[in-house]
Amino acid sequence: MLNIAIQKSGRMSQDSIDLLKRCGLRFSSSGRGLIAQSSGFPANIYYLRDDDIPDYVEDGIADVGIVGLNVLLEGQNEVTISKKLGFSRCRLSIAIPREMDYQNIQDLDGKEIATSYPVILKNYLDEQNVSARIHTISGSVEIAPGIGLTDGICDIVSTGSTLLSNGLKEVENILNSEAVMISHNNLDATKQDLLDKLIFRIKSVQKAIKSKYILLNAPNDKLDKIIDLLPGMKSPSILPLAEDGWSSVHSVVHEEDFWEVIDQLKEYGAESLLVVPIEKMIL
Ligand SMILES: Nc1ncnc2c1ncn2[C@@H]1O[C@H](COP(=O)(O)OP(=O)(O)OP(=O)(O)O)[C@@H](O)[C@H]1O
Ligand SMILES: O=P(O)(O)OC[C@H]1O[C@H](OP(=O)(O)OP(=O)(O)O)[C@H](O)[C@@H]1O
Ligand SMILES: [Mg+2]
Repeated sequence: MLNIAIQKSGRMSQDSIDLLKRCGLRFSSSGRGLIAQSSGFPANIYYLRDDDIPDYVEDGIADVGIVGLNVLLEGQNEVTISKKLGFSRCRLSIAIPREMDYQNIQDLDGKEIATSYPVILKNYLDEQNVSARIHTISGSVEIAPGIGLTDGICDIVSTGSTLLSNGLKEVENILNSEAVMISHNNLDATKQDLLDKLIFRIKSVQKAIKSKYILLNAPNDKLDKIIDLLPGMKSPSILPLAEDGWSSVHSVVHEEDFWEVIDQLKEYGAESLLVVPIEKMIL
């Protein structure tokens, strides 16, 4: 059994559950249970506060956990980052009141900064040779300057709307964070094997999310150009249509190139394009 710790409720909770379910784990994700047994993959799911997850994984109580890189680095736990997961993307930034002048980080010298990330902030300030006082608070950090507690803050930013509504501006981005899968440093061979299988499944799911299956009809005299445009996993499948001079082309395109490819295909006379999501990709 692989014991997997995920956030019980909060920003990472649903994406963690969705990822594991797409990897074929079937388990209860509703109700008040703090442990769920999975079928479809030999695992137990532990629902925990996110800050506790690195400790559980370091101690080996959980073998694997899903946590924000920000939480992991703040806790300084000795665990292995097994896989970046690409969700819960955010940044840890220093922000100050909008009206405060700011040229560079030296302007923070002698100032006071509120944060829930004192370890990461201190390392950053030390690296930059800045001596600021760190005031550790556990939440609602953005109100600290407005109520006269500190000069600035260091907290998670995503859309920036919390900063905006508290009259703050972002001046230093000190960490880019995303959800990561962490694992215990000394897993036994059986657990390591299970973790390798799980990571293989995660990679297949991630590739599939980034790709689309595309089907289209193309005039035969444009097939060469279309094949160049749609390399697919190996090469596209080409099937003759009943109508003379036409073929059906099936391939895979990457999400990032998607619209550019579609525009080109239309220029080459492609018709009846169908684009279908891919459930899994095993390469
Ligand atoms: N606005 C945001 N956008 C994207 N990701 C975010 C945002 N805020 C936080 N995160 C990421 O999600 C993680 C969990 O955030 P959340 O606010 O749910 O934590 P929490 O309140 O500490 O939860 P818990 O109750 O488990 O301790 C953060 O550590 C961070 O990695
Ligand atoms: O840039 P934004 O999109 O506004 O997001 C940033 C906010 O999101 C997080 O708080 P959250 O909303 O999770 O509330 P919390 O303070 O209860 O963790 C974080 O602590 C910031 O306050
Ligand atoms: Mg927390």
